[in-house]
Amino acid sequence: MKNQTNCLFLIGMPGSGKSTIGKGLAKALGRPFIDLDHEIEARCGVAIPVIFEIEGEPGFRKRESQVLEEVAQQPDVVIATGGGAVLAESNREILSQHGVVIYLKASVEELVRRTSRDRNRPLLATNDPKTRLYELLDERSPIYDSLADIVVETGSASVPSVVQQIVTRLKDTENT
Ligand SMILES: Nc1ncnc2c1ncn2[C@@H]1O[C@H](COP(=O)(O)OP(=O)(O)OP(=O)(O)O)[C@@H](O)[C@H]1O
Ligand SMILES: O=C(O)C1=C[C@@H](O)[C@@H](O)[C@H](O)C1
Ligand SMILES: [Mg+2]
Repeated sequence: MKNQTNCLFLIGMPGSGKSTIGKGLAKALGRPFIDLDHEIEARCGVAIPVIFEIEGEPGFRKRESQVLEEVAQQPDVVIATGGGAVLAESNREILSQHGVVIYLKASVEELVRRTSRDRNRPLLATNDPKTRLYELLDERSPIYDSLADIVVETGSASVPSVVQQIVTRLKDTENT
């Protein structure tokens, strides 16, 4: 059954704006906001790179799935997922069953610019983050596309304007 808990899920590549836009969207709609990455960090008491270092990516993905399953039970919440949360079939089922999925898109050039400022992304900790982002996009874009109820370009628009576009699209979806 769709919309079981009426969540809004933001999906997309690292740097596409899930955390930033998610926060703004929640504020605009007067809904609670949860950032899945922050929730995982809060529960573990360490930053994501440390989880990757100690438990590897499989350990992180396990934690990500557990936390996603739990937070998606909360009604009406806006959830910024992690960039790779869509990789597990069980996570995709949760997204599809518990609300509306919003895919935030930006060019690889823009993603490189936005992610170059901080070091909290272990998958991009390489000498050539641009090539890595192209590889991740190749693998993930069909998944993001297939899950999305709404697709929004975040490349050139400002944060408030992306938030407003999503609010409008959500209203359109409700009225159809
Ligand atoms: N529409 C936008 N225009 C300009 N800058 C933006 C926009 N959206 C996000 N940013 C900036 O890009 C950077 C990355 O955004 P953010 O952390 O929200 O991405 P994310 O999708 O949550 O990434 P991750 O998957 O790694 O958590 C931040 O510095 C943010 O301020
Ligand atoms: O793209 C990814 O796989 C990731 C993105 C981040 O949001 C974090 O969830 C983590 O760094 C993994
Ligand atoms: Mg984020």
